Amino acid sequence: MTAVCSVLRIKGIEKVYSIGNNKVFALRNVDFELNKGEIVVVMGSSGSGKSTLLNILGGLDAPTKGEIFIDGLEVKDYYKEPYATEYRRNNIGFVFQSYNLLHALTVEENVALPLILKHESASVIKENTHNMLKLVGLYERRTHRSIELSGGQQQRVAVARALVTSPSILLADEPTGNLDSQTSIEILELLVEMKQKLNQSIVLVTHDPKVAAYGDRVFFFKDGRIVNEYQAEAHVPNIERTLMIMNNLQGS
Ligand SMILES: Nc1ncnc2c1ncn2[C@@H]1O[C@H](COP(=O)(O)OP(=O)(O)OP(=O)(O)O)[C@@H](O)[C@H]1O
Repeated sequence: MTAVCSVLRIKGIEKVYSIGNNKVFALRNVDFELNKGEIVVVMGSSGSGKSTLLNILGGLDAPTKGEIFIDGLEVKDYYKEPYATEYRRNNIGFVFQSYNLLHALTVEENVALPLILKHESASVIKENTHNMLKLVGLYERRTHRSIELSGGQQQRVAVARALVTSPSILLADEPTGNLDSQTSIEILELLVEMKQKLNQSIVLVTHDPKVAAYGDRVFFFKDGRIVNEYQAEAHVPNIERTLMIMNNLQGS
């Protein structure tokens, strides 16, 4: 049996935005753990706190309260510069709905960028970039400009770029939001392949129950809190389960 190993643990995370005299509680006392080689899906209606959570995990925003542990060690002040850039470079890969590639660059240059920013040697940059491009099936297209690729191929490049530095955590914000259903399945299958081949830990935010079906665990947010969660079981169809919980939450 493989031991369950925690990559990320967050404890009592709170985020309050103050607008004049009003306070918006975007996250309230959120606790969860992400294990090595696990896909955790975060679901919830608009305004429930999903993006706030992802921004805090990614070091793009500061929590008002709470603790974050990466690989068992607390990261304090990780969201403040100069630590934030270091924290992101060493621990986090991002994939967004809109791919966010640099179209002036080739596929290979886009993927190599995080390694260049980490000042890796030319040989490490070339080897890691080529390995990732092979893994996502785009090695043959490496000299093309990213604009010449389809949406699904661009998202593959974005996944390769996010993982080329071997981050502890991949944060994916609606990664299939701009894709048709067949291409969405291909990207979700790619994420599962990265989980299996690289033992990659992934936090995936989505509105879509079909996407949530790819999670090992699914958390449901409402008004900044986790209000429901389940663990995937081979014999229970995730889509039906997710839809049932979503319907119950809408009624509550
Ligand atoms: N910069 C900000 N200033 C003030 N309030 C904010 C800010 N960012 C988010 N909020 C508020 O925090 C709450 C959670 O927002 P968040 O964007 O995390 O929700 P979400 O679940 O990601 O929504 P969506 O699915 O629409 O992206 C909302 O009430 C939102 O209005």
